[in-house]
Amino acid sequence: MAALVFAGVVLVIITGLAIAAKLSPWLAVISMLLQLVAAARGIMADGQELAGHVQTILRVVHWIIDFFHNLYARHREDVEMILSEVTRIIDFFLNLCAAWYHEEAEQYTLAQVRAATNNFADLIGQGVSGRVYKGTLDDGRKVAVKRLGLRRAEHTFALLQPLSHDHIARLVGWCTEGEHRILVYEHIGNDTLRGRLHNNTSWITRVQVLLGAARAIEYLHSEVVIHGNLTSANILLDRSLTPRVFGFGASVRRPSEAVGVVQTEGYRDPEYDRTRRLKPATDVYSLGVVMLEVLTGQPPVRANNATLVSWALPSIQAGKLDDVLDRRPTSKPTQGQRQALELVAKTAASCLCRDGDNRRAISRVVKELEEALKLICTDDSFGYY
Ligand SMILES: Nc1ncnc2c1ncn2[C@@H]1O[C@H](COP(=O)(O)OP(=O)(O)OP(=O)(O)O)[C@@H](O)[C@H]1O
Repeated sequence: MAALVFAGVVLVIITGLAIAAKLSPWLAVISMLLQLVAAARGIMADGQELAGHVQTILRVVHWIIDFFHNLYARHREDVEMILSEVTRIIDFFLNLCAAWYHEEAEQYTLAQVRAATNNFADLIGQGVSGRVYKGTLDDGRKVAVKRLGLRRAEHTFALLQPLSHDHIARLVGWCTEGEHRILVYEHIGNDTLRGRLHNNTSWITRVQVLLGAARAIEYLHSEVVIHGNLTSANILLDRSLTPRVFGFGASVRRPSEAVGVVQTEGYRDPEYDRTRRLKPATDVYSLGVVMLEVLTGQPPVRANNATLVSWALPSIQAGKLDDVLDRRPTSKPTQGQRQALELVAKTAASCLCRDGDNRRAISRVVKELEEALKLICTDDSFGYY
């Protein structure tokens, strides 16, 4: 009997050990899972705390973004003006530094120009008188390199070399080697006023650009130079939307003999068409057309081949600016904007007289545009849409 009980106990122990041995991996797995669940619960508890912090931070960020978004929406033109003034001041000092170190246009060798343009690899434009390539000089300055025919290069170089103005593309150098005649300009972004008018550029920026272009023309005239072919495509805009007039292929020193300049369609001065003599009033006429483009957002020649002048001027002269005004910048100009735009329209109309002698003097155009800009800037009831 005792032996039977002993055998039974041994059997139970052996079976128990066998079952334990069989179950032990599972027990290990179960215990590991329980540990994981416990750890996950711990992490979740910590996670909840973390999520709470993240939520608070996101709420604050959201509130800050909302605040600035509302501020920007309500004071869009103020903000744009401040940003543009800040970049203008920075650009002024950058230009000052550039002028300090590189006072005069430098002469480059063809090898230097090839190195700067990676052997004329990056074509950025094709003008009437030659191709324009993007490049980088040894000192890191970005440049626009224009290859010209012999006569054209020497004419443009002689004309531009002594000129220096904030609103005129700066000539930084030239290269004359063998048949090669190359002018090197500072590179000024890629946008022109014409390109910019395709979007809803604000009125303040539009008037600022007009004022810059008018000041450039006033400066050219004071240096006895007539641009001869001012268009919205010949006004480049830099990063801060500061305008720089370029495209001097048609320019002359006054008083000019009859010249064979072909003005761009839509900008053609009727008096020049008759006399073939460029005079300061020719640039004033072209500036008048640019003003109409800025006011209406329309190209100088419309789809039906009618010129912008023949389409917009009658409405402006009849006091119906609204009939032709560009609707994109704001759906309804505020009072200050309206006064400013009326003034720009009046100035444009007086630049577009058929008889050159009756056109506004460029100095008066500049004053009126300054007045228009002041009206927009001091308008405290900015309305944005
Ligand atoms: N300084 C510059 N910075 C950036 N891009 C420029 C610059 N100069 C010219 N470009 C680009 O090259 C294109 C052609 O310029 P270009 O000066 O040849 O024009 P254009 O009006 O035909 O001149 P021109 O009447 O002197 O022949 C421009 O539309 C512009 O895209």
